[in-house]
Amino acid sequence: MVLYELIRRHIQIKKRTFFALGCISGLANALVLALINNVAANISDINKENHILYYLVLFSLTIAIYGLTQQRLMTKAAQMVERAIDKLRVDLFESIRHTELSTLEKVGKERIFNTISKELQTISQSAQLFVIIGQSISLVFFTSLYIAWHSFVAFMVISTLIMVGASIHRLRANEIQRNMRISFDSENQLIHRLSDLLDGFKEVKLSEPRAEDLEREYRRDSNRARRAKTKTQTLFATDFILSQITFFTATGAMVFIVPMLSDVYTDVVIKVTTASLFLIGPITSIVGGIPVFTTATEAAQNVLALERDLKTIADQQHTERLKSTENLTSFKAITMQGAFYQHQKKSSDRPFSVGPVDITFEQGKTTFITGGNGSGKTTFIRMLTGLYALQGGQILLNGQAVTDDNRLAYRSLFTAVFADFHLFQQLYGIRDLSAQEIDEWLDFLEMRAKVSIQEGAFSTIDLSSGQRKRLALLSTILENRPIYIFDEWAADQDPIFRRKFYEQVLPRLKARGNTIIAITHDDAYFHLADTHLKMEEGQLFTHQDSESNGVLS
Ligand SMILES: Nc1ncnc2c1ncn2[C@@H]1O[C@H](COP(=O)(O)OP(=O)(O)OP(=O)(O)O)[C@@H](O)[C@H]1O
Repeated sequence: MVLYELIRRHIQIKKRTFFALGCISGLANALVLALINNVAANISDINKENHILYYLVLFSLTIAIYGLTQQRLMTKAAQMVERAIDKLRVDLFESIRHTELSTLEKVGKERIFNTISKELQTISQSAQLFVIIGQSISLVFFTSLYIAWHSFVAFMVISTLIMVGASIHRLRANEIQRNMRISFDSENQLIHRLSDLLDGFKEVKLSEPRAEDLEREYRRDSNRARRAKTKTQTLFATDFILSQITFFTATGAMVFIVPMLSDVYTDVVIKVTTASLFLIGPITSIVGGIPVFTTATEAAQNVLALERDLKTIADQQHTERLKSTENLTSFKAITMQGAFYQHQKKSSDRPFSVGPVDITFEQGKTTFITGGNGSGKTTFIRMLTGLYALQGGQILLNGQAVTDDNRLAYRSLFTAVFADFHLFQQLYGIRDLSAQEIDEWLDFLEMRAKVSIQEGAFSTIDLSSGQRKRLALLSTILENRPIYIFDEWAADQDPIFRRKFYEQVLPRLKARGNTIIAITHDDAYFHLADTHLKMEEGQLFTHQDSESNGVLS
């Protein structure tokens, strides 16, 4: 059972406690039936012998035992499932944190959002239901024993009908699963379209045809999800009706068939018929619970699949993390030897590759990289910073190969403002903040009138895009790493601040001993770089060489 496995992997399930509580609760419930049947059948004798009080106390005691055990079971189940989900949620977050960028790109954000938010919630909501189903199964078991004790034939009739009902459900399980998969995929698509609408809200507002197309696609996916869900619910509803019919058939069989098959007395027929009627509650609970249970199982499968897709790399990264605790604060040179990376092929597209690249970056030098759109600059930066694991060649740090043992320390050499940067309001990971240094940099970046830093966070990030980029720059400066990566940082700055960036900010970082690698198209400032590289079709050249097409070495 996937769901059980998922919970068991994260916390220790006290099987014996659950089993014992489930049995006591089911037995107490069945005892209520036995008592009622017995008192009803012998009421005149009991009254005559003045035993009614005794039966009343027994009856109340049985109900109290049932109530207490059931309450304990439900509380325990909720605690257990919530604890497992808590662990699972944090584990998934950790796996994502340690996974490779290429894996994350492959898995897709929508699937991660959908799994962590919706699927975990589905599992959480099913906690109480597991208890009700478990308890109902136990009640069906004890009631069946009660029936068997009175009439074996009646027991056989009930068992056969229950088995027929269960088999019908089993036969349709694949179709239910297939439709659930379609609705999960459609929901991922719906999240994707909704992100398109919210992230691209301005663009959507400006273009009616775009808005219409987006809405059409959203409607189509929503429709697909609706059809798959309706189909699933219809299958469940038919199951429910079939179970009710099976149940009525079973009860009818107690009156019409059992007396024909065996030699039973009227009071036995009444008892087994009452017992059979008593089964309606638990059977309805079991059948009614199947949709939630199946949905939760499917959710557990999706969680496991996501965990599996993220895990292999995460485990590797975890070892890496344990081995590598040092935080490098300086370096002399980084050399790439035959470094090669190829993006995964999408459908019939030709896969794009960068390299082989042979180049050395020395400490304290400023390097500018230029190149056309799609020439591979960003891919190259991701290779250099260790965000993409090389598929060929190697990186040497001060002459020593970067391996799994030191990759994390190697990555900690870099700080970056990427073209698609994310500005964190909270200054995560920046521990030693000097108020004086912050104020000085805020002044220098001409942001002091707009923003301050309070309790390790920017007072606001509701700013213009150029101003947000300055705050992203400030975050990297406060991080104070040896190597600064800028991907077209100055592109959205005004000409005055753009000049300041090249003529004052970069030299100030260089004066601190920082190494700068910047992707830029600002040719007016190319002379400020120590090295000027050019990327063409995934190949890296020095600027002079690019005229004669000489590959770097
Ligand atoms: N995640 C990805 N999956 C598959 N292919 C990719 C991916 N990212 C980039 N590519 C491919 O790699 C090529 C180079 O992309 P890259 O982002 O490195 O170029 P770039 O020089 O930084 O471009 P730009 O100046 O437009 O930002 C693209 O043409 C694209 O086909």
